[in-house]
Amino acid sequence: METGDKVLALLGAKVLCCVALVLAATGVLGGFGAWLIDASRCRNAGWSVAIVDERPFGGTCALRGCDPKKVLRRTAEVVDAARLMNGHGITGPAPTVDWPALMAFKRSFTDPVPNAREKAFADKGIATFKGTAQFIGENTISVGEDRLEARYIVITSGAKPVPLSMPGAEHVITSDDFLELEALPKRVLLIGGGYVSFEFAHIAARAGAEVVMVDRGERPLKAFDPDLVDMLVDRTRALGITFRAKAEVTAIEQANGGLGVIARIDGAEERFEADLVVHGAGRAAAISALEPDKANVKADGTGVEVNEYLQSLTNPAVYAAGDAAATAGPPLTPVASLEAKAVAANLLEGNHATPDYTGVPSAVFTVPELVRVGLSEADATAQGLEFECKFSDMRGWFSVRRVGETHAAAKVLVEHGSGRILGAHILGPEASETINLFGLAMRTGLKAEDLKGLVSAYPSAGSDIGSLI
Ligand SMILES: Cc1cc2nc3c(=O)[nH]c(=O)nc-3n(C[C@H](O)[C@H](O)[C@H](O)COP(=O)(O)OP(=O)(O)OC[C@H]3O[C@@H](n4cnc5c(N)ncnc54)[C@H](O)[C@@H]3O)c2cc1C
Ligand SMILES: NC(=O)c1ccc[n+]([C@@H]2O[C@H](COP(=O)([O-])OP(=O)(O)OC[C@H]3O[C@@H](n4cnc5c(N)ncnc54)[C@H](O)[C@@H]3O)[C@@H](O)[C@H]2O)c1
Repeated sequence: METGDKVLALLGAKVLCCVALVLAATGVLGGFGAWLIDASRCRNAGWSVAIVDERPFGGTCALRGCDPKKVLRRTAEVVDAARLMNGHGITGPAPTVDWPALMAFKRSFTDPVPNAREKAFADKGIATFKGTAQFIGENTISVGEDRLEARYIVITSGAKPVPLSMPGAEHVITSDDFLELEALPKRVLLIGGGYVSFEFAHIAARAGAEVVMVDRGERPLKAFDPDLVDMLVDRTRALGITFRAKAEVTAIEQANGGLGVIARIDGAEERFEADLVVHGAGRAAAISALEPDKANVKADGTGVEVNEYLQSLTNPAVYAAGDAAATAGPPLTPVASLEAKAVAANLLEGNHATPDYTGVPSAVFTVPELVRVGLSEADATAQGLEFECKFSDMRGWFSVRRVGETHAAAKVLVEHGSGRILGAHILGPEASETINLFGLAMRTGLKAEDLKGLVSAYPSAGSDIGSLI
């Protein structure tokens, strides 16, 4: 690590017109992520660029989120597929999950990432700093002994689990810890009924754990279609998972070599026994460690307050993207990527680019998958739009029955008159692939009749699309 003085001299010597200092690496899109697009575009334009991260380079998605999670989920798919096909051509002992071997497989994806990212930065001439970044002025940050000054500072510091305040919260492990477990305990309780809890519950149950989910909301997965969520909850319960709604965890205590979890449900206290309690109760922007006040950057748990160009409202030298930016885009990898591209364009060419969130899909990687793109029925109604919502019970459809899936349905919203696709919602096998086509249609302005005319390989998930509209 270079000393502060050396670094300043180094950056100063290289500056051609301006310096972009990118705080923290976002890890997105399978190895060539937003951080790299963002930083590389500036670097290619002759700017001096530095990247700071307090954890190994790679970001949440590649190291502690999307990718390792989906590696683990593969076992759930295989176990589930064998169960669903039992009696339909599959016999013999059901496959079981070898958790340590699965973890080793997972590490074969995650372990190489930090070095590969560092090499990619070095190859581009981007300086890297390892440590916690803190603002010490409007254009200056410190990283340990180093002081970095820049014309622009881009905050892409992501999100972290919201702090839990109930007594015994110190016994709760995070999603990061879950994805590093060397052994899966017998009894797992997940706090929350969001993406993390549903995905981990589906993995843990197929790996043989007794799973309990406790969510304080009226219904879980609030961003998703309520009818399809109900079906997913039904399917989740059919796996043997206990799901409790309107249930708030109030205390966790050590008991009998395990953990006792106390929850308030319908005004009464209920107690669950678990070996492991996992945080799935939401994430908030990772901002406070940056000490944004010292740079006059207004920010809170939703992220840095930015204008449409993703520039801080209070410090024009600062931009933000991804989970750390308070934008209309949800905290998802494709959104981080879209926003980082807009920031790079604005730094290089002046403020003009705004992220277009149209048609950004989102998937809950349970088995089966729950997905959405565009407006919900409730949103479309609230906006006063006139539309048809076509509901399809897909349980008897070839693509669903072929794999033995018991729960599958879809809703597609099409505007009257214009034929514009307003939204699509699917529960079922390969739904995360099908939804991408709806997203593409929405982004490119294809109408319902265009999608209906899609000529797709048959039989495939895509060949269902014409019947969904
Ligand atoms: C378990 C899990 C599964 C997920 N699965 C999916 C999925 O399937 N699909 C999807 O679209 N999204 C998923 N997400 C969300 C997705 O990972 C995030 O939206 C995405 O990674 C955000 O990218 P980012 O660049 O904004 O931040 P991050 O990728 O979180 O990167 C932020 C980086 O900043 C660093 N940092 C923070 N503060 C500082 C500081 N002060 N100094 C130095 N460094 C700092 C952190 O160490 C981190 O490396 C998942 C998230 C989790 C937790
Ligand atoms: N597949 C994906 O794209 C994916 C996967 C994982 C995470 N993510 C991202 O990470 C973010 C965080 O995910 P998450 O699942 O942690 O949060 P979430 O916001 O999706 O869900 C949190 C849930 O926890 C409940 N809750 C909060 N406090 C509680 C308490 N004390 N007791 C009981 N329930 C409580 C809330 O009611 C809510 O339903 C998501 O918003 C998403 O953007 C995405």
